[in-house]
Amino acid sequence: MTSDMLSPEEYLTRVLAALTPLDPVEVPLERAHGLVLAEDVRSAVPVPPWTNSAMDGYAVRAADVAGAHTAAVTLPVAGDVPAGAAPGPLAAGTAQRIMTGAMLPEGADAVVRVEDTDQPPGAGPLPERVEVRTAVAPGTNVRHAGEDVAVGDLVLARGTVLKATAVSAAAAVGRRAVRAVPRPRVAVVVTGAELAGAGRDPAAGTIPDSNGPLLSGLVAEHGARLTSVARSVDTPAALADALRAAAVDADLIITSGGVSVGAFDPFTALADARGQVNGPSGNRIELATVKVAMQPGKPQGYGAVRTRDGRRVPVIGLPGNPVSVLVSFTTIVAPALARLSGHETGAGLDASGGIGMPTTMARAAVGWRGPLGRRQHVPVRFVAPPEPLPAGAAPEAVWVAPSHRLGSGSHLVASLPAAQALAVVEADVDAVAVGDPVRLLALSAPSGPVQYSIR
Ligand SMILES: Nc1nc2c(c(=O)[nH]1)N[C@H]1C(S)=C(S)[C@@H](COP(=O)(O)OP(=O)(O)OC[C@H]3O[C@@H](n4cnc5c(N)ncnc54)[C@H](O)[C@@H]3O)O[C@H]1N2
Ligand code: MOO
Repeated sequence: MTSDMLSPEEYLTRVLAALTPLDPVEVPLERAHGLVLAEDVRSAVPVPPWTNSAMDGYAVRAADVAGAHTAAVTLPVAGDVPAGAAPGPLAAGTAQRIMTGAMLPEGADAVVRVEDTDQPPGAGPLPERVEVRTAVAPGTNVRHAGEDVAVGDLVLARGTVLKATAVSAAAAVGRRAVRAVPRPRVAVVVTGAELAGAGRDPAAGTIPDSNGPLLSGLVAEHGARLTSVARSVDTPAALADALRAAAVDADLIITSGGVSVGAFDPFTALADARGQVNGPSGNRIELATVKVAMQPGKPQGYGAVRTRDGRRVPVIGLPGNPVSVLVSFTTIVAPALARLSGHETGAGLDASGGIGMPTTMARAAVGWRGPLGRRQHVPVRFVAPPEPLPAGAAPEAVWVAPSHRLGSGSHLVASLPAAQALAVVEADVDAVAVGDPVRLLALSAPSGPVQYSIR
């Protein structure tokens, strides 16, 4: 690795060092999905809260129907217990019709399924009597109060990611709200004098902005809240204005483009200007550019905007090439968002390329070349095993091939949707042969829809 390049881990460490998790807030359960819990949640109530029926049928005393294993036992039906009702006690020698989840009457200790009686299943008037055709042991089809969790039990530990199951558990134990780390607010600024709005007829020299939609969607797919998307032309003053505007309602700003060594690269120019493009006092912009030993994604930028109200809003500047954006987002921005969101991110900082993420191993179904000295991330798709199978390779392995014949070319935007993962090739490997193991990084999964307008 040449000395002027940072390893991806060194760069990520630098980016993460400037970030702290956002302050926890009280969040109603309706808005808590996906957040990281900032408190232990203990059960305020037993779950289930009261003993109830696991089946649609008849609540009985088991002793009253003990004879049913030889001959059917007929009991008078003294009442109906639909879900939501609080039943009266069950008199000895009687049954009450009961529905799944409804409260077991005091005195009852078992439920006979409707299928095990003479009554037809489904809707119908309350019968006067029921013929029980199967004996039941005490406790049959009964769910006891507190058998899931008891009052005071730890249900969710601080640091838990509030997936659907966790929010559901919080609701079940009596919570309306939880303390959680809020969703980071993210502003996107794309730079480039060549960028035009969407449409089929861009003027000569211009291209449709595809990083705006890419970054906006990735922000949503990583559980953050998109606050604005802005396009800036290639002057440091225009970028400075866009960054100041973006910082107003953001916890993180992500930019694309202008971080390299071109004559008109605004991020680089703003970094080099070192404060010479200060806005009104107290609104400083501090940026730096670095080279990172990865391909794509070598030129990178980072820094911060100081807002007038004294907040320090971090900036992560990605290179403009669209594949570089996807790779840099996956390996650098995703862990940054994870840190802001309160996820544990320390442990994932290894040399695998799986920065803060689980990785899986696959085998290369075709060979390709890598750039020696930079960790390569190749968009790949899952394919059938090659024929013939390379010696020693198990056919049940996961096999991948680059999703485009030009491999990790950083400009291959329109073929990116074919990628199902990123294959990681370490910096000291200059060629991947058929059958070689490669590490896979997962791409984010779709989440709720994202909508925005350009400002
Ligand atoms: N002399 C050198 N030139 C370059 C080097 C180098 O080391 N020396 N590095 C190359 C690498 S690697 C990359 S990556 C790019 C990164 O450059 P920038 O971050 O300054 O990006 P731009 O020049 O602004 O754009 C690069 C490319 O991406 C297209 N682009 C930019 N924004 C968008 C957008 N919003 N939507 C769609 N496409 C976008 C832009 O048109 C360019 O084609 O520098 C290399 N050069
Ligand atoms: O490193 Mo650049 O990101 O290849 O295109």
